[in-house]
Amino acid sequence: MSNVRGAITIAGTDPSGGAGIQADLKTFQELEAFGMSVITSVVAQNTTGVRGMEHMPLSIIDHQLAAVLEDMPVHALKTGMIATTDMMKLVASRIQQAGVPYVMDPVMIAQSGDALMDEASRSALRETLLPLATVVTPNVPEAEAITGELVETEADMRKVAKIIVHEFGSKSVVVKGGHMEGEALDLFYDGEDFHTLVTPRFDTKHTHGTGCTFSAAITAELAKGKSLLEAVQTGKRFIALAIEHTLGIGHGQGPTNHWAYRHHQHKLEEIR
Ligand SMILES: Nc1ncnc2c1ncn2[C@@H]1O[C@H](COP(=O)(O)OP(=O)(O)OP(=O)(O)O)[C@@H](O)[C@H]1O
Ligand SMILES: Cc1ncc(COP(=O)(O)O)c(N)n1
Repeated sequence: MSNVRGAITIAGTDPSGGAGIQADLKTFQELEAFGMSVITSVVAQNTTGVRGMEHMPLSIIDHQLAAVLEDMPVHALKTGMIATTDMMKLVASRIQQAGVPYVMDPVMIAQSGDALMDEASRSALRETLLPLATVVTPNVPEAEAITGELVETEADMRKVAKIIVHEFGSKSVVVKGGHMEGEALDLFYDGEDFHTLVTPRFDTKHTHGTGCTFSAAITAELAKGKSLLEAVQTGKRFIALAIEHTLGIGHGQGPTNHWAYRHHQHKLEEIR
């Protein structure tokens, strides 16, 4: 029996390599989970914004999912950009079939401001995929869109975390504070206890794909059998180092450095 641990990302693409499927596969590889992918939408984008997109037909999304699930060892999966309600329903039924830990990154809008999900599908996301999630990783605007609550303080983060778990049925949640002021503070809530994940805020505009990379790192760790808390802590370390050791490429908001964790793990004291 092989002891290879496999992870699937179900998401849209980023040909410039910083976000979406490409960021997820790089992250899986760095953390030594065997990476597999199901493409939901092809997005023509780079560090300056989105130029166009094509959603894949439902039939080919389903064929991709069936092909990997029937053949390959899958120990965890994640979703990123799932643009329409019909896609969400299809993906939800396959996730139920897979029966492995599921990390949901509720991607709605790219950092460039371009919409990656049609507006009508926001409530569908809450009803179809959210209740299946082992952990969901909203940023502040996404947490606001999911709950209808304003999020301005750490107390607000705690409030929406409780709503997301107890009212909408995700097993746990990380409310990401990347869009807030001060230290980069994320709040993990497992349905009973809160844990803060804190690093310094690095002064950089190169944060394209931070959410994708963070959730992919959590997925890889869950695929390897780590506990939820260990997985989110490693995810936070992975993304913090990837932001700190920026590559400085692209003409807009550049990608993070997916190999920084491999090179700089010894410098983790500042992460608590
Ligand atoms: N400047 C920064 N310095 C340190 N950590 C950061 C910074 N910006 C974001 N982070 C961290 O990166 C992770 C992703 O957070 P963020 O809130 O940016 O997600 P997101 O908005 O979904 O990402 P994306 O940019 O992909 O949309 C979180 O752990 C957050 O705290
Ligand atoms: C296919 C895809 N999925 C997710 C994001 C979000 O990443 P960001 O908000 O950093 O642009 C993206 N830009 N593209």
